[in-house]
Amino acid sequence: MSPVLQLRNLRKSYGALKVTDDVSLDVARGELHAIIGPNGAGKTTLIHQISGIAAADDGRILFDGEDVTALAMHQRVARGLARSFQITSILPGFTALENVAMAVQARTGTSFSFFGDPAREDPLTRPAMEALAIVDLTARADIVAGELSHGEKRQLELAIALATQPKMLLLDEPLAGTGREESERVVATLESLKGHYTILLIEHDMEAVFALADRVSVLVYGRIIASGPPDQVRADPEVRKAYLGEEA
Ligand SMILES: Nc1ncnc2c1ncn2[C@@H]1O[C@H](COP(=O)(O)OP(=O)(O)OP(=O)(O)O)[C@@H](O)[C@H]1O
Repeated sequence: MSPVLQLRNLRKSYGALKVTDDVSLDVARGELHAIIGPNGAGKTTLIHQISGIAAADDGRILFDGEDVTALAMHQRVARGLARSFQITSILPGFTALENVAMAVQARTGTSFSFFGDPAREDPLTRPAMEALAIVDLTARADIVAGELSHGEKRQLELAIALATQPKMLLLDEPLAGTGREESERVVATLESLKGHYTILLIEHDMEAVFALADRVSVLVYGRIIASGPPDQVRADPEVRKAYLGEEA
């Protein structure tokens, strides 16, 4: 089976700084692939290039067999490439359900009135409730998003991404800023998504990464220095030296 995502020789520089430097990577269908690396290694920039926020200087991005390198972000989302943002993108004045329903609306083009007949809005609210159920937020559907805890907001961002019915999820530090209990909840949600979705995960929480990932790639100064199953990557002498701060 062909990989869902294929990166070929991606490069991006800001002035003299090479932020992604000849990055090539395949993400298999159904795989949870984590990218780790020290601060400033280029992980977020790589996600920006894949999602279409930042143009690559060179190289190609193939998604589901199609070259999407020249496509805008919304065109990539329409093809099933969803991302959740490191900086929260939810609308705090709307309820959790409304936030997700708007994502469903964006996908389906269905009209949506917050004051309309609820029965008429079933095409929006039903899939939105399903997405909220996946992230364990059913009981919080009617809470205004601004009043959710930080961890619940991260869960809601996931639900918004799921509502676009993605073929692949790009997750940029979903555990950032969460407390221990909240992070356990997000990890449990990611665990439940595993196998159902192809996921590219950037995460600093090594315990979570090594518990969740099918494969891990290590980015250092914009280059992938190792890629493979968690145990293999953890034991790699170059990774230990360059990233985990140990002598080989
Ligand atoms: N728009 C930009 N203009 C100039 N330099 C940038 C820009 N975006 C990122 N950089 C630089 O590129 C490098 C990589 O940044 P990036 O945010 O991709 O790293 P990261 O691995 O995601 O880091 P972190 O783990 O801290 O989030 C950093 O040195 C950063 O300062």
